[in-house]
Amino acid sequence: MMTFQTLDDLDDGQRVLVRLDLNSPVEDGTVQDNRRFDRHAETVKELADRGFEVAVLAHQGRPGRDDFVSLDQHADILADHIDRDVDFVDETYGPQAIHDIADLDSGDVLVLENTRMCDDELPEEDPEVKAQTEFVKTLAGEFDAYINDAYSAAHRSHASLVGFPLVMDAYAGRVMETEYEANTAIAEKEFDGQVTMVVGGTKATDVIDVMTHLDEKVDDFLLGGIAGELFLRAAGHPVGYDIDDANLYDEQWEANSEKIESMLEDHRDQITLAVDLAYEDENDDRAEQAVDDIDEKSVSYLDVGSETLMEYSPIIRESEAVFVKGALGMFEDERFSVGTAGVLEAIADTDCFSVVGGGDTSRAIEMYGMEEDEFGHVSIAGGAYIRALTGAQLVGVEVLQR
Ligand SMILES: Nc1ncnc2c1ncn2[C@@H]1O[C@H](COP(=O)(O)OP(=O)(O)OP(=O)(O)O)[C@@H](O)[C@H]1O
Ligand SMILES: O=C(O)[C@H](O)COP(=O)(O)O
Repeated sequence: MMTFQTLDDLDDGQRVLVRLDLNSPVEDGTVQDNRRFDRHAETVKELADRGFEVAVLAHQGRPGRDDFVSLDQHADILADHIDRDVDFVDETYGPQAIHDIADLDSGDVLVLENTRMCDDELPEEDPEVKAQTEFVKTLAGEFDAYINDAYSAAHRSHASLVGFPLVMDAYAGRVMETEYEANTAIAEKEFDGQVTMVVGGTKATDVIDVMTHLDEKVDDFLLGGIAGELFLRAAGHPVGYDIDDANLYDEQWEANSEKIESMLEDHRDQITLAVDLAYEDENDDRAEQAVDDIDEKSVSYLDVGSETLMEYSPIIRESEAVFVKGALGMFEDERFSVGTAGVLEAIADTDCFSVVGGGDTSRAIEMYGMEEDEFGHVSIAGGAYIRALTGAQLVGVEVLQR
């Protein structure tokens, strides 16, 4: 049930601050176009066409990771999607940003710098605290209304997501509306048959947390990606730690090892782990190694192996519902797409109810020649969508509903 105000409730021609989720994969410093731009373009285009003066807030990556970059490229990609010029300012709420906001005319679109470059944005604090930050107070004074379209980030209690609705008129954008409706409906759905969840990606902390809440709803968890390797580590294999400076494993192991160990202890029969892993050999080719043959981790594992896919595919074919959160490997490189593309193809070939979530993961659909309509719902949300499946309220939605 929709309980927030939408763009239908907003009078045309005002100056609005719009929070999008343009968080995207970044390869060698280059931001990759993806479904998030396409979906958010609908909201931005509608606002520009209706004569609003539009400033965009968004984040990219996490401090300390390679994907933590400026939003200048995002502005150009957004411009292509909405067929209009989009300006960019390399400040979020500094004097230059305020100057450029004041200069906006009807139909103009301005992207402000990565919100996570501001101290006030992170870490997670109560909305009431975020509402009192300099970031929120400064920008709130410049706009007539705030629009949150970033459903996929609505599980984060960050200033740009939860602060503004407490101090100004707030509305849901078109993506917020549609994702909220679809994901709430899925959370309320009952299934008679087997429910399977494919769990991978790089955000192990998010997915492990949600697995512990879904253990009654999901019959089989098929593991890959970083979470999969951490589970293998907990099962006694010498993998699941960092061997380079990418910082994907050790921190997340620290934060989750107890949860993983108790998941394995209490729900071993619901969890299927990879039996082989793939890596790049000295000739830059894909090579595979049985998990039981690994004595020491000396390479980065970038995909599950073909034997693993052969174990996962029949489980998917027998399922009544399959949920995907996170890729089983670094599918952006075709050599390491076997697990992710294979699992998605198995889902597309089966007439089960399916949801593919994750801003990065859903990109694999078109990259490997599948169509969106072969799946029940393709969500651009990752963490927010799996939390919604547990029936949890999303703080960013909750403040819009207040
Ligand atoms: N073994 C691996 N090593 C490195 N990267 C991996 C590995 N397995 C999966 N990935 C990466 O995981 C990413 C997808 O998962 P991630 O957790 O980042 O996001 P998501 O679930 O798609 O979405 P969201 O960011 O919306 O939560 C892909 O870009 C893929 O390259
Ligand atoms: O990609 C996402 O899921 C959202 O943009 C949130 O990003 P985060 O997991 O880095 O907070």
